Amino acid sequence: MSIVLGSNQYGKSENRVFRVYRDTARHEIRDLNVSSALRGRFDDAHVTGDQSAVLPTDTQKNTIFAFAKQHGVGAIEDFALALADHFINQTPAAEGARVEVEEYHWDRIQVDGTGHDHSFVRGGSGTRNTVVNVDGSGSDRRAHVVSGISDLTIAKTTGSEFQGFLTDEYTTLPETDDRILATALVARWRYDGTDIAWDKSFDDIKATLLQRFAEIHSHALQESLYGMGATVLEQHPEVAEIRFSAPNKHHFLVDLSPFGTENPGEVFIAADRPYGLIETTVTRDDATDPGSAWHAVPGFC
Ligand SMILES: O=c1[nH]c(=O)c2[nH]c(=O)[nH]c2[nH]1
Repeated sequence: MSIVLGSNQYGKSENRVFRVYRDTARHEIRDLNVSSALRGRFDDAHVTGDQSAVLPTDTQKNTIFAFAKQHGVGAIEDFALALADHFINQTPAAEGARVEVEEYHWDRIQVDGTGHDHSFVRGGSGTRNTVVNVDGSGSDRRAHVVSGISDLTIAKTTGSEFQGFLTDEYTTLPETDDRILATALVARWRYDGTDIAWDKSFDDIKATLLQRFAEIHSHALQESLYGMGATVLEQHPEVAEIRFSAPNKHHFLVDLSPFGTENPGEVFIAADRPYGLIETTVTRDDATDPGSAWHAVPGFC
């Protein structure tokens, strides 16, 4: 028997970068959570203890904060790609780099109907994110971008049914032609290429997901997700595939009959667990090879 080192990567996780643009009295802010990881020929760091090939995670952290000033923070995808390329170029042993960015959304505080110059309230629905994987450099460079949104909490109060399902001796669930459908959606989509108007693409895809969730008369969360994903792929040639992870946030009708009160679909108990977890991929039949695109993407390994 011999013991060998398996796959490994290392980096600095969850660097909380708060970038203020204060060129005028009307400040702008960007609030990010950035994680880096390098992979490659780092065997000695583990096996012999020789750290000469290792760019310390502390340096990775410093670089992330320095880039926020020196390069600025545009679309999170561009920020992540710049960091990944830098780490690979800086570290001869690195064969690949992964940079994940989450962006927290802030709105201006409204004062007398006007957005304040330098006061903000955390808001927005869902957290935008990206996971960039770059392999190699120069003419061998291959970059993969998976972007998405998490915690997009959505509900519809009708237009959802669940019936005709398989039954056995353990089945108790009644069939229903009218129920609440709710989820905290995680959607991640893989881009074909990197020459993309990231912000516009994100805004349009998010709008499409919400619109289709509302419009689709759902026979199951599975059908809603497939329909939402199919529309994204139809409308966005820059997207090769989209993956969903959707907890079915069950809302159970409360029995008010002991109190002599009818409850025709008006009062529900919003259960937090257990929950059905529906995970779905929608892809093109001619989609490009994903390469390392899904490497260490949370929830989608
Ligand atoms: O949309 C649903 N999909 C299921 O697979 C399922 N299973 C279940 O009990 N309720 C639901 N709802």
